[in-house]
Amino acid sequence: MASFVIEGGHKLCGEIHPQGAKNEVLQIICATLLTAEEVIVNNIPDILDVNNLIQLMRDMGVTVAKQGIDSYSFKAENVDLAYLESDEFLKKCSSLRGSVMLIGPMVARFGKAMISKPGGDKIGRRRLDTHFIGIQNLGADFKYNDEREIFEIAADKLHGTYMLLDEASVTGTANIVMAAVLAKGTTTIYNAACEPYLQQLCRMLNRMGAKISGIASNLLTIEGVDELHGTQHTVLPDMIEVGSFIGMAAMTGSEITIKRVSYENLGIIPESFRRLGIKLEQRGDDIYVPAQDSYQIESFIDGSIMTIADAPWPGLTPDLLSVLLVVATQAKGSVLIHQKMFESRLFFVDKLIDMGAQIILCDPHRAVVIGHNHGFKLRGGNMISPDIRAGIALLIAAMSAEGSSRIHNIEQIDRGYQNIEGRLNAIGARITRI
Ligand SMILES: CC(=O)N[C@H]1[C@@H](OP(=O)(O)OP(=O)(O)OC[C@H]2O[C@@H](n3ccc(=O)[nH]c3=O)[C@H](O)[C@@H]2O)O[C@H](CO)[C@@H](O)[C@@H]1O
Ligand SMILES: C=C(OP(=O)(O)O)C(=O)O
Repeated sequence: MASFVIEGGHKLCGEIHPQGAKNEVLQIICATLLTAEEVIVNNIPDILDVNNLIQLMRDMGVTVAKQGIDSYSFKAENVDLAYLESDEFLKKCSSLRGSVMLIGPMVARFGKAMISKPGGDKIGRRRLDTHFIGIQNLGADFKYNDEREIFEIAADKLHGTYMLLDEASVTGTANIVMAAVLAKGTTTIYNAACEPYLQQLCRMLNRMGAKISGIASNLLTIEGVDELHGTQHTVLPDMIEVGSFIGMAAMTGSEITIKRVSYENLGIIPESFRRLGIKLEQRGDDIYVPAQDSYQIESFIDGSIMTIADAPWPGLTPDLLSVLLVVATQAKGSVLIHQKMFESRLFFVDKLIDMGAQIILCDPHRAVVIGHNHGFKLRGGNMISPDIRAGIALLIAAMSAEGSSRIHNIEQIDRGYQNIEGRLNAIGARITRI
């Protein structure tokens, strides 16, 4: 288990470039299985989750070639269907959340798929009902194999249908869309998730010959086609990383410019930081965050205490609540952070409390933060990163703290942030990997 040692109290200064979006690229790589032709993907982040998925594709027989510093080509001409039944494949899937999105393309193109319970963050129950029911609606048969603890999915041919999802699941919608593009007839998905990750996936599929309309809305219509072709795709900047950098600048009182953020795809994210009083300016496609000694949390118009809560897109992504929470610990004023989607994502606040933050954890979903207004610095601490976003939130806390901190289990951070210490040290941070 690797760790970071962080010397707190150093300001950042300069420019930083966000990596490609983790949650988009996981969908895009799975979608390359839908054609025997070559698909070139640019702006792929060099992070653990993505590298594990690329290796899994290679193991499945997909020809993967590195084309440039962050570009890869994928050619799924000779997929080894026997390997998909091996214990090795199933074990690898179980440690990677994104692997669940192999089901849709596999069953659509090859008529079968296998999956063990996929991994990812330990942030609460993460059910897969939306995926399974959606693909079943298209005509696939799901069997649970008790002995091997895996799901076996089979279909001669998928058939389009109407479905109303019970929740707007991000990976669930992606999975169903990838299955429906090769189904016979028309599929309509209502209450579809519509994050930029999904918009990008649908646009890429259309370039490959799919017929998807309603992109960016929660009502997708997909006319099935017989086959898809190769294409090129460029992944958007990672909006969660952009938000993490805004939070880092605010907490450390730093002036930074976040380059080429694809501002129009950030949705409500910049506004959510502004509600905490953080100043930020859109400059072309960059975000400039000025150095700020103090930032004051807004109240609602009726004078009541600000609540920041997650919601399906275009609401606020749950993946930034941990960062917003940590940033609030040094704001002026109070805020209620309400994590509606996940039930175990706020427990990391006990580490912030140890560092001197004023937080009341009301229940597993809600925490009230009473900001210090930079009048009292957090103390360096010794902590373990429980999940990817708590990990980055703890890193932000440590960077702003007095003294040195140590964060263990940084593999959780590496899942989603590329060479984070190298990039932050280049603009003034003092982080050592040991
Ligand atoms: C690899 C990937 O892309 N991971 C993202 C994806 O995970 P993932 O696709 O696994 O998450 P889902 O969108 O399926 O759901 C996440 C959680 O929110 C709950 N839920 C979801 C929709 C809804 O309308 N109401 C509701 O309560 C679900 O029950 C679940 O507990 O989306 C999550 C929600 O944005 C993000 O945190 C993850 O980073
Ligand atoms: C929860 C996340 O990732 P995953 O779905 O891969 O666990 C995340 O990116 O914040």
